[in-house]
Amino acid sequence: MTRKGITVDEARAFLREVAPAPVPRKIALRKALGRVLTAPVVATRDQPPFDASAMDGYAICKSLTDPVAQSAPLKLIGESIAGKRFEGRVEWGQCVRIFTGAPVPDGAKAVVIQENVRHTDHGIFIEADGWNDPKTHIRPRGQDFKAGHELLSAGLRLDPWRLSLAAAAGSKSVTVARRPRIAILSTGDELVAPGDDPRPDQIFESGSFALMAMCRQWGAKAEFLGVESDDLDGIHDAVKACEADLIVTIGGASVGDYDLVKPALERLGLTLDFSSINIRPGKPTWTGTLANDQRVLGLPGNPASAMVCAQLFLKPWIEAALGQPEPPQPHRLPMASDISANGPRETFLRARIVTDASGQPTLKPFADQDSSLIAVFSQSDALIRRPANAPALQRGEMAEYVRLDRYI
Ligand SMILES: Nc1nc2c(c(=O)[nH]1)N[C@H]1C(S)=C(S)[C@@H](COP(=O)(O)OP(=O)(O)OC[C@H]3O[C@@H](n4cnc5c(N)ncnc54)[C@H](O)[C@@H]3O)O[C@H]1N2
Ligand code: MOO
Repeated sequence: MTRKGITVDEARAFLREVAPAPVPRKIALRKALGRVLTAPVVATRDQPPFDASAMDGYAICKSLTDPVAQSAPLKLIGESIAGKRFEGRVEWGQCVRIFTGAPVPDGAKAVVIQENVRHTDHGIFIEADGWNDPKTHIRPRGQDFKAGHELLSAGLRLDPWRLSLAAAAGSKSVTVARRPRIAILSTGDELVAPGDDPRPDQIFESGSFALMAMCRQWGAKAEFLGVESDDLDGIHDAVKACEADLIVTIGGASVGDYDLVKPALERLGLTLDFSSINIRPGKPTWTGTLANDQRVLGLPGNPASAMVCAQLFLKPWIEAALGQPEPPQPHRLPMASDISANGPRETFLRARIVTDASGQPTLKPFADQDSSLIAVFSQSDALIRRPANAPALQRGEMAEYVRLDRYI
């Protein structure tokens, strides 16, 4: 039997559970930004692979605090540069010119920086500051990481810093999850593409722009099936030939006479898992499968409802399909203003994160939480989570929130 009014947590868990298992793909590291590892990156070598100089200077073999050695100039016996080591050994009374990143020669115990050295007719003379420098300026072999260490584990998403680590470990390619394919369909007679000529009773279609971008931002491939009018045949035909792993519909989710998405998909064997969630905004959110086992997630048309529910239910599906673990929950911050007690529907309030007089970040909900408001969403940093029947909160009290993935 189709379930109605399930909880937000139940719906999130369900969407994670029904997501397809990640499919591994080997790809070039250069193309791996934003992809999720399905196999760990393991160091095949120590980094650095040798004791390396951290500075430009002179490698010497003796203790920096040896008072006898300090008086005499040192004989320069060679050079160690990054990529070409000095092959010999440094002995007492000798030094080797060395540059940052170069292997420290055998026998050397420290590098004296060149600012603390004077060239004399008798050799290299180390100034008192050089002798008194407590640092060796040597990076020991394996300081960064050691051969055999798991540097990046499966389930991690590759960002610029992780890409760099994989490269430093010598990985030319990485094994990542195939990006799940998501097809998005907008429905409604009132919708025209931005730039087209709307009739007076029409509006510009905007929901798919958020949804496509969210899918891509979260690591999926997104395809737009277009805008269909409220017409059974049109909706059926748009979805019929679609090969995506998930079909997301926007609009036509509710109970109105022209909310036709579910009736149109019944012709393709739609079986519903649940038909609504106990949430505001986004109550008519539903999911089910077609006869060919393709999953459909139906989002309500109101832009805030669609975006909140994409954040809460589509994102977990994508994360699971990519093999990412559940992100840590919840985050909490103090409220910047009072909020009243919540009703029986779990509620997500669009809010900004603002710093108070003491520099502490706080949650400031927008006064108008109507689910049609696109401008409010465009300024929001977070969704404040208000459990069903939660009591009123006063300014300064802690509230749970979901951080939105905004560019700063
Ligand atoms: N009698 C009832 N009416 C409504 C109920 C209810 O329980 N009983 N639920 C309300 C709730 S809650 C929501 S949310 C909306 C969602 O309804 P639909 O999913 O059927 O959405 P539509 O009617 O198609 O559209 C709602 C609204 O959003 C605009 N829209 C739709 N798609 C887009 C898009 N791609 N881009 C921009 N804007 C879009 C549309 O023009 C409407 O203004 O139902 C309530 N009604
Ligand atoms: O829950 Mo609807 O999503 O109120 O706007």
